[in-house]
Amino acid sequence: MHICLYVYSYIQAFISPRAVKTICFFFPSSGLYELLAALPSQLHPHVSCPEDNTFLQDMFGERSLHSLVKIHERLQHYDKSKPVPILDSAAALACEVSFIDSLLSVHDTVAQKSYDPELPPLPEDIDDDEDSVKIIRLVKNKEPLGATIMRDEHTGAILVARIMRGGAADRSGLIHVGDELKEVNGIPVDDKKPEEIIRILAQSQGAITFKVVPSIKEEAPTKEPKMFVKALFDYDPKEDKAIPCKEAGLAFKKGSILQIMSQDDATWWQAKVEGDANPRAGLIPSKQFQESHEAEVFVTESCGGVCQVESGALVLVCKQMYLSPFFHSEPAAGFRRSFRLSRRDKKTNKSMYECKKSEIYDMADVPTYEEVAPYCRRSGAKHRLVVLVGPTGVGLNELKKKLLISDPQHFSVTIPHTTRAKRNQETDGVEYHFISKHLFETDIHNNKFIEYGEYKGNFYGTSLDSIRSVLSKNKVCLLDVQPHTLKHLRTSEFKPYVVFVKPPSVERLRETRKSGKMISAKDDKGSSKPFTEDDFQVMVSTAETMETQYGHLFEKILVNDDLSEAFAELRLALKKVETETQWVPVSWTQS
Ligand SMILES: Nc1ncnc2c1ncn2[C@@H]1O[C@H](COP(=O)(O)OP(=O)(O)OP(=O)(O)O)[C@@H](O)[C@H]1O
Repeated sequence: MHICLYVYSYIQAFISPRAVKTICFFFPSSGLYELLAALPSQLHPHVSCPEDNTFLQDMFGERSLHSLVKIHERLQHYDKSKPVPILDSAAALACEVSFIDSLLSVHDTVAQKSYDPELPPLPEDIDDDEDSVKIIRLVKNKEPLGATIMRDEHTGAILVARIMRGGAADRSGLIHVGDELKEVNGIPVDDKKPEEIIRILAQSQGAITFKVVPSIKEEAPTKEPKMFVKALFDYDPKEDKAIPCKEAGLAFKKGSILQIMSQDDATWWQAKVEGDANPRAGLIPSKQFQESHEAEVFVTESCGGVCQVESGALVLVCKQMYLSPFFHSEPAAGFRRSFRLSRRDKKTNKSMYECKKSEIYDMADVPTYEEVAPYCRRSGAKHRLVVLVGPTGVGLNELKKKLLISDPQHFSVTIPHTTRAKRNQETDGVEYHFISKHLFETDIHNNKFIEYGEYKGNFYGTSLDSIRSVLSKNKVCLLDVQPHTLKHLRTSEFKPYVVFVKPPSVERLRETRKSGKMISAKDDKGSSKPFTEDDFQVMVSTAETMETQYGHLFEKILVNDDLSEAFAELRLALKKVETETQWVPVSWTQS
């Protein structure tokens, strides 16, 4: 600005006040340059010396002068508008911007290049054979190194066995699988057990120096795999005797979404829990390993034969066989329009997918991992089928009823088929689809029913088409089935959202079900009777068995303690299913 004012006075000294006014007047216009260029010729008659003339020519033609005039004009403009300061205590801002201090100190550190670790001098006693030795120095913080070591059975060397994806060692890019560890902080490790080496590492503070002989085989840089799986079992590495390194294990719960980071090892995958900020992967059993492990457990358990008697029926409690003691069949009663195959009398109940009692362990059924992908229903697309499962009397019907009443335009149930005669007050296609026994049997043969049963010589069943019919009306179809039917409903077409309705404790059942009634299976008219202590016990133990057996298929577990709270929770969950993204089997998203 000083320069600007200085030059401006210089101009003023040379030209008349009128000419200055003219300059200022023309200043904003685009003809400024022309005007300045024309000035020397206008001044010519008043200038006698030719050097002065040349000087003026040069000066007025100078572009920087034009810019300076422009700056002056702007300054004058602000002078006229009398700017007021925004605040009169700007110094106070200094405390708010104290981070600038830190920023500047980081700047200085970078400028002075003082961030490089100080490496120790290379050992002088390295012999020629050891020319491939690598000295690595890592600064230890709270984060684990993310590498495992093992002793080579043949050579006895201590080798880096595994590098956990995203961990400190992986990010450093300095340590690789197969590298032979020679020293840690100057201590030779050849004669040490892996556990002793881990102890040395644990006790070290600050920087740790490793002397390694790099593996000959360089690992090809692998891209981060983008496979996500849903865990179908609980896993705690601390409880796992098979895991090669418990500390490197990743604990997870049934239903957790895991990102698989590496499948390089066929037995131990590396994974992290989806959304976890920690970049380091942990070890989890591979699908194949978990399946074979579970098969072994089955052999052991089935030999052990854990048996218990429940409600007069023999239940073999093990993961592979579920002899449901609660099959029963009854006609739809009261409010029920959806045919509910009940679970008390195993004589009559059938389903096209009913488990054969002789059916033992089916490998494909071992719940390990299921590949999943995010899914969000597009507006206008069919709704996901909402399936409720739970022990008899837990309140499935009550919850369905509440949903239907809350929004009859939005929620609906299937209309069952029956071979029994239509009663006077009934309308075909409203309470039931009334069909002949012959037609019913043909439909059974053609797998048209997801579940069916026979009661007092009449068939009752829920057809797949009755589900389709509700969904095609763009309504949410509410269905309750026996849990073993679930796996057959789990298709891309239905994309079922499975809610397990669970009873609260027996104490809470006693308190909350005082006026509740069980539908009697023995009574032809489906009459109801108050709950007994036995009903509560059976309800709770059945729920436990169901959860153990089918828990991996449940997307939501809803405890039906207080009815209105359970209903509100269900309503909210169903709202989210319609509007938010969920993880579903990957095959459901690839149509
Ligand atoms: N949270 C609750 N608090 C109190 N009573 C409840 C609750 N949930 C359900 N009930 C009552 O329990 C009884 C059984 O409920 P519901 O008929 O809905 O069970 P369900 O699961 O459909 O059983 P079923 O398989 O035998 O038909 C009903 O009288 C119902 O009103």
